Amino acid sequence: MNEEASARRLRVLEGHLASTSQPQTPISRSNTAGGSSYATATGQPSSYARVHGEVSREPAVWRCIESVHKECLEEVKYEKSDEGIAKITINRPDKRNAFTPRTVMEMSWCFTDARDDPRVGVIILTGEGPLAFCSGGDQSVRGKGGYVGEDNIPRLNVLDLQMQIRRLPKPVIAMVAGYAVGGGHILHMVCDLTIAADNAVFGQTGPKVGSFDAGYGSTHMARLVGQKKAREMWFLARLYDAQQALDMGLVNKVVPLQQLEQETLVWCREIMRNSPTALRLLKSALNAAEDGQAGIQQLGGDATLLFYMSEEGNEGRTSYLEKRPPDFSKFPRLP
Ligand SMILES: CC(C)(COP(=O)(O)OP(=O)(O)OC[C@H]1O[C@@H](n2cnc3c(N)ncnc32)[C@H](O)[C@@H]1OP(=O)(O)O)[C@@H](O)C(=O)NCCC(=O)NCCSC(=O)CCC(=O)c1ccccc1C(=O)O
Repeated sequence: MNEEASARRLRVLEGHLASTSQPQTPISRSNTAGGSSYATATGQPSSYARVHGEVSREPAVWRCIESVHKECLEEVKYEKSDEGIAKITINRPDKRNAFTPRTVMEMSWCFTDARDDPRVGVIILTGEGPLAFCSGGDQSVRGKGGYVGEDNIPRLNVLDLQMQIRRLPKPVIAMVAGYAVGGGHILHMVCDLTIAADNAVFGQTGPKVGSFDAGYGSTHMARLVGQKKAREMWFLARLYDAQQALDMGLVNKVVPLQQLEQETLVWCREIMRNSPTALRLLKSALNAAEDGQAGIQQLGGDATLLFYMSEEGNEGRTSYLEKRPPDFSKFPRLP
């Protein structure tokens, strides 16, 4: 899309925001931009801030990865920075980044790569351009039993992607400019955090186009915004601006569009300073509280991982391989 057309679309989007906005409180400074993450009661830098300083607000140096798992990326852009940040961008701006089965597959390959790469600590999911994060399933390839790709198999494979993001043991941040609607809205909800531009528009459109998500799309939403609001969002299928989304607890922060990536990078860099194992266990625990037995399985897997890394765990394996009884007596039975 050329620049003039893009600017025209942005104006339309602004018009849309003006017409859909309910009365709203102004966005407070602390919610929009800047602000030290290390503020203290005295207003002085904390001891943590004195040791570590603020994280950089410089742009990331992105390295583009053209193919993953020997497959060329056609509908998704995948980038990594040497700081340990991966960025996955849905790259169908002319379709408002609607996803096809292929888009979903490509995202899944990238998420798998980012999960497996020990240098990656945090992943950004976003959409190309300022007009849309993602407008959901591409209705032009929707067949009778799902979305149909080149193999002619109808799929709802975005549900697998939602699970993959949920299960991924590293934080995933949705970076949202423009529309996050339909299945695109659900994708941002299953991310761990959402940073929104002030032009972002959120909502479910499913009931208008004969679709719904009775999984995370509705039940996790209710956990985020409450039962009444979730029913409103689904039953009326209205759109909400960024400030409304912030007020509802749908997003973590709203910033001017021009600062969206900078702010998201600051969040990523703060995360990158923290203990990866602590983050992993926290994500598992927060999931487990919602995900029943499947959540316990994830948390349980993390407990096993830690145990395998311990001397006590190793003693069990080594004694088996050495064909001797294990000596667990040296390990304390802590209260
Ligand atoms: C997003 C809009 C509000 C943007 O409006 P605007 O800026 O005016 O742009 P348009 O001119 O409308 O769009 C430009 C261009 O893009 C095409 N397009 C946009 N969105 C889609 C789409 N989702 N599918 C196909 N094509 C799309 C549009 O047709 C234009 O093309 P032209 O050739 O230029 O005409 C607005 O575009 C809009 O409302 N879009 C539709 C939003 C929508 O209803 N999405 C589908 C919701 S249902 C869904 O996502 C299901 C997903 C799923 O797979 C699923 C399955 C099972 C369980 C759960 C899920 C789940 O939801 O995850």
